[in-house]
Amino acid sequence: MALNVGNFILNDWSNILFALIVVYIVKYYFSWYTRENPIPGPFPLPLIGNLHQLGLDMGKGALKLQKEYGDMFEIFLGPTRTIFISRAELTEKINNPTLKNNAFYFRSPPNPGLKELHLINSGITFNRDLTTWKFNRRILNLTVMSPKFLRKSVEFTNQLCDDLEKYWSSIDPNTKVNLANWTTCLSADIIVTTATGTKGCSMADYNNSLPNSVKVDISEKFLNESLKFIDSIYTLISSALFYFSFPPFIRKYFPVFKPMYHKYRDNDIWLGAELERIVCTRKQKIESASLDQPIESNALNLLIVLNTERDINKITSIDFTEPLTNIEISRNLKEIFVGGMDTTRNVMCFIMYYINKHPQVKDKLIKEYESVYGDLSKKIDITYESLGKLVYTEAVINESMRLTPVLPVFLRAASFDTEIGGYKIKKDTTVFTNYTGIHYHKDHWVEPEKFNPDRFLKDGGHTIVKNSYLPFGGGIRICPGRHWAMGNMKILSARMLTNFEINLADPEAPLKSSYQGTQHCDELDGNDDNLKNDLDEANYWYHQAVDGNKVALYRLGELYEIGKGVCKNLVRAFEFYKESANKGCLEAQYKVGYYYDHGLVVDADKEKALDWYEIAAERGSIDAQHRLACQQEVNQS
Ligand code: HEM
Repeated sequence: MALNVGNFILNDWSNILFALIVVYIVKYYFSWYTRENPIPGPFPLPLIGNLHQLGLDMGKGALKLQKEYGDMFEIFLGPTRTIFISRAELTEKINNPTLKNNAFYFRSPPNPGLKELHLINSGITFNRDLTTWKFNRRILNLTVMSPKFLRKSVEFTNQLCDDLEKYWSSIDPNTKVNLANWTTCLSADIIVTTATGTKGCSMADYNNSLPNSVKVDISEKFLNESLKFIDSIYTLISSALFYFSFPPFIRKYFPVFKPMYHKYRDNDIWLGAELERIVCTRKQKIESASLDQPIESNALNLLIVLNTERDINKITSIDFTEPLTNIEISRNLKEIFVGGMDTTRNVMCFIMYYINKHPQVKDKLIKEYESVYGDLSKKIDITYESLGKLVYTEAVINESMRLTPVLPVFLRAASFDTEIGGYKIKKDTTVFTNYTGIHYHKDHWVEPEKFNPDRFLKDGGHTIVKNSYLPFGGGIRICPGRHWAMGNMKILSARMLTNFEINLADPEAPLKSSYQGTQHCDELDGNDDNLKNDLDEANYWYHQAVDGNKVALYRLGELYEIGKGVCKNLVRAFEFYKESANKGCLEAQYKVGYYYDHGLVVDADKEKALDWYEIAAERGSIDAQHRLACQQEVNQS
C-alpha cells in the first residue's frame, strides 16, 4: 500500500507540481505574515504580488492605494517589497541635499536587466556606483546647468520656434492641428539640436507628411538618419522599463518577450555605436580647428572641450583633471537624451492643454508678454536674461506640472538600513515617491484639484510646504536638466501665445494621458480653422490699409482689440482707430472717444473723449450720442 502511494506520487508529475506550488504558497504567506515591521498595504498574491492592484498606470494605481492605505503603504512587485510615500514630510530623507549620511543615493536596487543595459555601474540615472555617479553628475551639471549652455539653448529654441511658426502659417485651414504631435517633434528637435548642435528634423518630417503643407526641402539621407536616431532614443527609454521589469529568463526565452528582447538589445548596440561615432567625428572637427576659433556651446562640444586646453575653467580637483574619453562623453550624451526627450515633450503638451483650457490665464500671460517684450505685433525678442522676468509664466508652468507631473511616481532605493515614518527600511528596498499624491495632498494644498497658478506667486497668499512640490524630484539626485527644461517651456509658451490663437478642438474634453514610464500625453487637438482664416483676414486688411483705406484701418483696430489673427494689443488697436478716425471713419471716431473715456490709452483724457464723441454724434453715431447723454446726466447729478 505504501509503495503504491509512493509510486502514485512520484509518477504523477502533476501531483508533484501541485505539492511544490502548495509549499511555495505556504512559504510565501508565512514570510509575508511574519515579515518584520509591516507597513499597511493590500494583500498580495503569490508570484505577482500586488501588480494587479497597482495596474499598468502606476500613477493612478498609487493614488488609489494611497486613498485605501494612507500616505505610506507597501506593496509587492512580484516578490519584491516596495514602499510608496505620499506626504511631504516622509520624503525628507529622499530629498537630503548632501551626500553625508544620505540613505537614498541609489536609484534602484541591483537589477540584472539594468546591468545588461550598462546602466547600473555607469552613466547617471540608474548608476549605483557612487564614484562614477558623482563624476558623471558633476560633468552633466557643468554642462547643462552652465550659463553659457543655457544662453545658447535659448537661441536654439527660438530658432526652432521660428521654424514651427513657418510650418504653421502654411497649414491647410481645414485640418486640425495635432498639438501632441507638434510638441513631440518640437521637443525632440530642441533636445537633439541643443545637445549636439546639429539641427533635428522631426518637425520638418512631420510637416512634410501633412496633406497640403508647404513641403520643406531636406535631404532624404539626413532625414532618415536623424529620425532613426530619435526613434532609437525612444526605444531605449521603453527598453529600460522592459529590462527593469522582466527577469533574464523571461526576457530571453518566453515567446512573447523574445522578439522584444532582440529588438531592444540590437537597439542598445546600435545606439551605443552611433553615439560614439557622433562623438568621434565632432572631436576630430574640434581638434582640427585653431584654438582661437570659437566653439559653439552645445552640450556635445562642452563635454568634448572639458579639461582640454580650450577649457578656460579647467577643473582642478585631484580626481578630475583629464579630458573625458569618448565612452564617457557618449554615456553623458545618452543621459541627456533619455532624461530630456520624453519628459520635455509631454510637459509641453500638458502646459498647452492647461493654458488653452483657462482663457483668463491666457489673457494674463499675454499681458505679461506685453509688459516684458513690448509691442506684440512685432516679433518678440526672447533673451536668456528676459526669462527671469516671466514670473507669471513660471507660475503657470509650475501649476501645470503640479497637476500632471510627468513622472507621477519615481523611485530611489535605500543605500543602507534606515527608517521612514517610524518604519524600518532595509538596504536596497525600493521607495517610490508618489509625486501626484503629494501634489494633490489636502494637507499641503488648498483646493488641490483646481488649476490656480497664483498659488506659485509670491503674493498669491499660499505658503508652499517644504517637499510638497517636486516635479523635478529633490536632494542630490534632483533633475540636472530643470533649468534648461524651464527655459524651453517659457520660450514655447511665449512664442505660441504671442503668435497664434490656438483653441482646443474640444474644450470640454478631459486631458487624455497614460502612464508609459512617464506620463504620456495621448491626444491634444487644437483648432487652426480660425487661426488660418483669422490670419488671412488680418493679412487682407493689412494689404488694404497700405494706401490709407480708412475702413481697413478701422478693421485692423478691431482685430488688435480682440486679438484675432494678430495678438491682442490695445495700444496698436488705438493707433489704427485713430488713424482711421482722422481719415473720417465714423465708427473709428466713436472708438477713439471710447478709448480716451475708459482709460485704455496712456494719456486718457475725458475732454478729448467728449470732443471725439461730439464729432461722431454729430455725424449720426447712436453710440456716441448715448455716451454724451450719459455724460450730461452725470454732470447734472
Ligand atoms: C520638464 C522636463 C523634466 C522633468 C519634469 C524632469 C523630471 C525629473 C525627475 C522627477 C527626476 C528624478 C529626480 C529625483 O530622483 O529626485 C529627474 C532626473 C533626471 N533628469 Fe530630469 N526632468 C526633465 C527634463 C530633463 C532634461 C531636459 C534632462 C537633460 C539633461 C534631464 C535629465 C535628468 C537626469 C540625467 C536625471 C537623473 C539624475 C540622477 O539620478 O542623478 N531631465 N528628472
